Amino acid sequence: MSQKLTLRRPDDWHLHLRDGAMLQAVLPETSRHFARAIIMPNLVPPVVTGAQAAAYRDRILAALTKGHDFTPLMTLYLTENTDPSDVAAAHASGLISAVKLYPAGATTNSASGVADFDKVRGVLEKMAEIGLPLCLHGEVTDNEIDIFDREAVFIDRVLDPIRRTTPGLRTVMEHITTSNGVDYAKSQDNLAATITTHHLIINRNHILVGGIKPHYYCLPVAKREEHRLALRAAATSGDKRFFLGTDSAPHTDANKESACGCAGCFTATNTMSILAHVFEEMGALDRLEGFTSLNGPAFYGLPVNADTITLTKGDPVTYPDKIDTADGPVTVFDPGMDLHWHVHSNP
Ligand SMILES: NC(=O)N[C@@H](CC(=O)O)C(=O)O
Ligand SMILES: [Zn+2]
Ligand SMILES: [Zn+2]
Repeated sequence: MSQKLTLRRPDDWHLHLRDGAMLQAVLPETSRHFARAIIMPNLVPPVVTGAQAAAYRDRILAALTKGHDFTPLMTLYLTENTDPSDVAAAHASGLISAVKLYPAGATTNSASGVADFDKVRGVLEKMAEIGLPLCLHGEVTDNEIDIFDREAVFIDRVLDPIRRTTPGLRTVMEHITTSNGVDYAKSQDNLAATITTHHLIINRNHILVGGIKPHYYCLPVAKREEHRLALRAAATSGDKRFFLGTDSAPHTDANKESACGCAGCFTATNTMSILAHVFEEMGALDRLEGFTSLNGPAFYGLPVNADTITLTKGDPVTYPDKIDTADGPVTVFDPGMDLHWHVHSNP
């Protein structure tokens, strides 16, 4: 077994950078290893217009550590009032790479999301016409649907109808957590699915057995072990429809360790070491580059990165338990095992 692996520099196709002090603190954790990332627009208030996306991109670039080479790929937050021509202009100018659909109330900062899907049909049709991908948080929000079933029900009740009424719309099922998500992604054209780092590691027992673990709580919530195994099989299969979207989602410890804790796992710091560990366990180290560095650019129609990173296997990797921010500490995802793959950026 080779102890050294060189990959094209990876990209992250689903990332939360936040804003202000939090942005400043978490950005280097991503830009150290990743060349590009699809930046989630769920700020408060959300990034809804092209002008807001341009201003947010400039704040990200201003916060970038000197010497880090990182390109934020911006998105717009779809609301029932989104103007199709603003979306088309933001796409034509190269400003945005995707539009993000949150069902209203599904997750962190999603209050302005979509409740009536008929109201966004015009935007979706415009996106299909110009080839702009739609990224989806795929969970229904109906009270009567069990939280562990919300992804599967979303596929039947929302995603499949959208795809039938808007043929040709390029769609990304983000952070899939179920075998239902894997199966649906495999059944369709013009459809891809991102998989997070943490959903390859944890199932729902990790959140709940032996005391509640707020740092393992995210949305969509981790499911049964059989679903985790389906995600691991999909991620390591070499199938080009599956690629990395870490969904690294920082919240302060005060906001996580609370009577009403926020959803989100912060994985930017140790993602590449964790993924190498998983792919090695699955006998698929030769497919890691596809998942982290090749399949995403292919779907988004972008070139792969010219530069590379090298992973070497050795003594346990050391990384901080927490990242300090001016808003308070943010706990780094604990994969529950030593990691042995060290990441080196090649100049
Ligand atoms: N994944 C999460 O649990 N949280 C994300 C929102 C999201 O991606 O749904 C966040 O913004 O904190
Ligand atoms: Zn989401
Ligand atoms: Zn997210």
